Amino acid sequence: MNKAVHMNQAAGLHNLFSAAPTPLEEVDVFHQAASLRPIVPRTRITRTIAVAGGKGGVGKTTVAVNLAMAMAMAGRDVMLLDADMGVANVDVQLGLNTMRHVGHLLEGQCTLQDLIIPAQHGLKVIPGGSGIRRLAKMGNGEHAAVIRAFDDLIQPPEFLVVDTAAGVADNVAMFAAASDDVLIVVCDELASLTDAYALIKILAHDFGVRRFHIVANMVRQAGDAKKLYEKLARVCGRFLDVALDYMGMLPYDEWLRQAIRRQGAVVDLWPSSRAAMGFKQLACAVDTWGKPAYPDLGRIAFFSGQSVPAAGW
Ligand SMILES: Nc1ncnc2c1ncn2[C@@H]1O[C@H](COP(=O)(O)OP(=O)(O)OP(=O)(O)O)[C@@H](O)[C@H]1O
Repeated sequence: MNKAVHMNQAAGLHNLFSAAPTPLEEVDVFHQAASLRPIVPRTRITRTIAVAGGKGGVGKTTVAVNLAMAMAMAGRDVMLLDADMGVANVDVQLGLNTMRHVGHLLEGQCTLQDLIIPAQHGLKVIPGGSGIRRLAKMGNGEHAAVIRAFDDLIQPPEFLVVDTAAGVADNVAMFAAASDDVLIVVCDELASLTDAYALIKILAHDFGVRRFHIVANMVRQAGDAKKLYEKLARVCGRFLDVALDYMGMLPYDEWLRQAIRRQGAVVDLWPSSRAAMGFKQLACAVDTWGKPAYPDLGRIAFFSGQSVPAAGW
């Protein structure tokens, strides 16, 4: 899809977060216009929140699951899409039985509606499928087809939370760019910051995303979270034209690991735990995000020209 060459790869990125960052030489050769398509058409009320982070293991799935569940517990109509296709684990984290996955959707064997699994507190889950090689190898056309399938939902939810894959591959960018809000999860590791920066840069330069919500996960001391955010904000402020919105921290909490072992969300199983309180605060904060950054969005052009894959993809 995009042929950009990103300077912010590999070792160069690490310098950005060291004491004396060197200016980036911008060598992007393909600057894609911000003509993106929302996952759910603007005429409907759904607000889409992509949970991303760049680096694997920072807690994207954990945040997506617990944020979605906390919102559902607060009475909101929420759907959770596991977009980490092929290695998806939202269904495992929530102990759900999945018979079908997006592969069946792409093969025309079912509709998106048929994939919806009811979870606790009215949360609806669309599983991404796991251990299926061809799902992990889905191309842009297939990802676009999944996004397009949301057009046909009989009853679009109030909120759609999207758990994206790790890395900065096109599929992550597509789901994030097609969302109203992007929530970036970081943790106290250099690679987490560099990968988050790389993802923000790609989304800003190539897809025109300008606003990012940042949450620090697995924080052991309260002050660490703000420092983490400030490091990221400093580098972004220096090199990118983006607005970062600090959402606070989610503590490292053994109850959360215990909840995953019990195949449940910590907000549901141990609602008074520190982690659960953090997720509930985050869920409340969503209401303060204001209007989507692109309220009059007509981003249809983004996926045009990409054929919807037929059976046998
Ligand atoms: N706040 C937390 N406290 C304690 N453990 C946590 C916390 N957040 C996440 N974890 C643990 O970290 C591990 C990785 O979390 P998770 O699978 O959500 O990360 P991810 O970013 O989605 O990873 P991947 O990209 O590989 O799918 C899990 O074992 C999870 O239980």
